[in-house]
Amino acid sequence: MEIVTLEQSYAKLKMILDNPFEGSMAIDETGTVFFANSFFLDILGRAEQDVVGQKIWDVVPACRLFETVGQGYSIWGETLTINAKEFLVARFPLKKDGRTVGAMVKTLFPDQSTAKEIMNKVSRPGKPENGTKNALCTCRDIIGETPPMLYVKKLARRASRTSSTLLITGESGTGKEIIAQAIHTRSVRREGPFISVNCGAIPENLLESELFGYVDGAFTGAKRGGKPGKFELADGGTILLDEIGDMPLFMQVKLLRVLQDREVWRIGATAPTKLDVRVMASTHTDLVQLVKEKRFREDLYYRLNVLEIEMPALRERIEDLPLLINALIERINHKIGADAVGLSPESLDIMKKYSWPGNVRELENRLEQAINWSDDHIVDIRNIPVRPWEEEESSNLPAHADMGFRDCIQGTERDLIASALEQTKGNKAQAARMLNMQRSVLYKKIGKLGL
Ligand SMILES: Nc1ncnc2c1ncn2[C@@H]1O[C@H](COP(=O)(O)OP(=O)(O)OP(=O)(O)O)[C@@H](O)[C@H]1O
Repeated sequence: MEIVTLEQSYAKLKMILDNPFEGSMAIDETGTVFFANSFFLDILGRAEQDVVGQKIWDVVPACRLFETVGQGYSIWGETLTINAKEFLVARFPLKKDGRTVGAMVKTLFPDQSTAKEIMNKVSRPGKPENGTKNALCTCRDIIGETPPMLYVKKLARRASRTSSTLLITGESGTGKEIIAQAIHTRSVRREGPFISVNCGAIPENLLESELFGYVDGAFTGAKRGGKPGKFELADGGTILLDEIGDMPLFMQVKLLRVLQDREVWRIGATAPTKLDVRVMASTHTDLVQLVKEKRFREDLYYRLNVLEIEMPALRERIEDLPLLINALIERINHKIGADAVGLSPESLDIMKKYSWPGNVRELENRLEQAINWSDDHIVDIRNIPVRPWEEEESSNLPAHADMGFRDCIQGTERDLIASALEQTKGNKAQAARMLNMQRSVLYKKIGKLGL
């Protein structure tokens, strides 16, 4: 075995402490500096013999290191200014046999710009460099073990093996976006970007430039040098066109062309840009109905619907509720710093009977409210101020309790027809189509029910 002398060990230690990337300085219990490395000596512009042996308040008046000797605990992230240079530092006690015998100050970053850069990265965990929003969901984040969800997961695994265009349908809040992310992160495109665009949220006049971008000088107010659209940003990855049913007809034609030719034309461009993008689209509206109403192009519908995944509503997989609740409580605890551990049995009973029109998103919101309103670690959903299940229960009651069979049927008919008329703004032809009923029958029923 090689024998290491005391001098050799000292030389190695000095090499580590004297590195040019971090400053360190130590004092004894009287405040006398007994060590200052070359980083600090350089910043101070003084020689070692002018610093070591001096009192810390004489060497660096701004440094509160002597306080640490008295306090006996560490302070992290304090700013220390030496010769007009700012550093983020930590100061901590040096202990021997449990007694504070000195203190040490260390820089945490070589300079403030490195500090800012690193802190930015830390405060945006998971934000990839390629412009996507957040850490993307994987299949493990999709909670559900009931047959409808197992089927969805099976389809998702299949869809991740190809780059075919995919249409994801389902009510709002059923997880259309997260399934799209999970398919992307499982596919060969996982290293590429995942760009999600809410087609319903972008004003019509901006949609084209948002999706396809523009060239320099394309229109007044255009950014110098032009701007790439979302399709270009998704090159090599996946684009999700959310709320595709809200896309105006003039854009549907342009989108169809992109899907056929696999290239985009920036506004004002004289040549197209070739792209390698997987297109996914999602919608909570019935596209077949929109096609019938000529509000959605049939050819585009078929282009998008190469593969289709239909997300089940929460009420169709209510047995997943306990699993979802546990996972969501954990997620919410993490998000808001709570420590809820479970749900009261009465809450679960109530939640199983409710229809969850807003699906998992609504479940997540109601749970977060309940966690905020509960004094206990066991969450009680009855604590929240607005309880939609109570309204639902009372509106269900008369139909079953007080009415006869015929009245009950008539009541349901009246509700359905009134709702169709409301949705179509009184257009009876459209309402009849929506109800899948002959127009003449609808007219008779409207008269009979006095609507
Ligand atoms: N199966 C699931 N497991 C875990 N979380 C889920 C599941 N489904 C949905 N969520 C959560 O519910 C919320 C809504 O999901 P998402 O945005 O994917 O729904 P969506 O169907 O795209 O809704 P919208 O149509 O309104 O855009 C998200 O916070 C998501 O994480």
